Amino acid sequence: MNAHTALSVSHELSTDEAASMPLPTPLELQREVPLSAMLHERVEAQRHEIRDILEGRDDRLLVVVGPCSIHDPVAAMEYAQRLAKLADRVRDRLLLVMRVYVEKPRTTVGWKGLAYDPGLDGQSDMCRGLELSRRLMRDIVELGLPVATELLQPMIAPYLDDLLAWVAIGARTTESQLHRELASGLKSAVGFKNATNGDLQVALDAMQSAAHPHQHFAIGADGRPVMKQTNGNDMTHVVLRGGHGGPNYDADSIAAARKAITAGGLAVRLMVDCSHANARKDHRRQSEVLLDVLAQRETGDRALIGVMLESHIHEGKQSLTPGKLRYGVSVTDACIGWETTEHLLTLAAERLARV
Ligand SMILES: O=C[C@H](O)[C@H](O)COP(=O)(O)O
Ligand SMILES: C=C(OP(=O)(O)O)C(=O)O
Repeated sequence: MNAHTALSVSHELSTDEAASMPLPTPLELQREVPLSAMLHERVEAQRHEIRDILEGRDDRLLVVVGPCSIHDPVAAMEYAQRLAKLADRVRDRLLLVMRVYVEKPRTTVGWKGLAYDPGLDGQSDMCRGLELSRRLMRDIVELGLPVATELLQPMIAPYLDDLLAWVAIGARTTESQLHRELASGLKSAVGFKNATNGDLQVALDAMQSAAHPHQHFAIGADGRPVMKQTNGNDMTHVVLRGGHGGPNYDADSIAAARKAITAGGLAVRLMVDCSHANARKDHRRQSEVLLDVLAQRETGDRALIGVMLESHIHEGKQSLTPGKLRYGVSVTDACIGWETTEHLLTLAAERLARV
């Protein structure tokens, strides 16, 4: 891409500079991987659909589903093609949004995602990582699927945010002021996860903070640092992902969450992450969690606006051994496979059709 060319323009790195590499600006990347006016409108329409669910005008279940992380854009596109077909079949009862997670927060250290290290080899070709990430998201929007991602490094947001219909702020960053500022300037809905220790209050505080206008330090489209003025984002909600103390998707936990959210004067809208601590880190338990949430929805609980599933073409996970990677298998958290995903979402649509 141009930025690669720009990078390769002879640039005598001094010893001090040797540890850094210039990257394209957001505008340069957008020019390289443009979003047509038609696709821009499509993203707007996808955001509207999600808003309608959050605000109760649409009673479909929002389903954020897809791989834990993207490491192979080819497999991700195959997954997206399957998901797009399924989305059409279940569209009366479910709105499917694909997880296209190109950044991964790590408990300690580990591979940080496609945007950081697309070669999976520690070379950290971020220039290529950004391009692949944007291209993949654009291609998925072109297929007709809404795109969801976790925004982790605030600097990455302006490279991708025009493509996003839904954004997660993860369990490790919900308490961060930087991420709350970022969320307050996004046009997409934002789900704040409860903390890894299970604390829900940080997510409620995050919703309150993100609803406010902020002025914050940011990178402008042309790459210059800017003071960014945000409008505040009222399209936020909690994502219950369980914590160190155990799951938080059961009816008692949902009732406790509802009480806390109401006490905070916030709109009660809850998404349950069927994976992570809710599945006690066993991907096979995601079905159990989903079935429990469906049963709660069947009692008429409309505050449960959505679910999240970690799913890939093939079940499980694999270690990152270069040259030995199995196609369509997660390299981060274990995922359910495609057959299970299709079965669960078809079942969910059938059950919700009867509510
Ligand atoms: O969703 C993925 C992981 O749970 C999260 O990124 C932490 O991963 P780690 O504990 O393997 O570092
Ligand atoms: C990292 C993730 O989740 P959490 O922030 O809940 O750990 C994720 O959904 O990929």
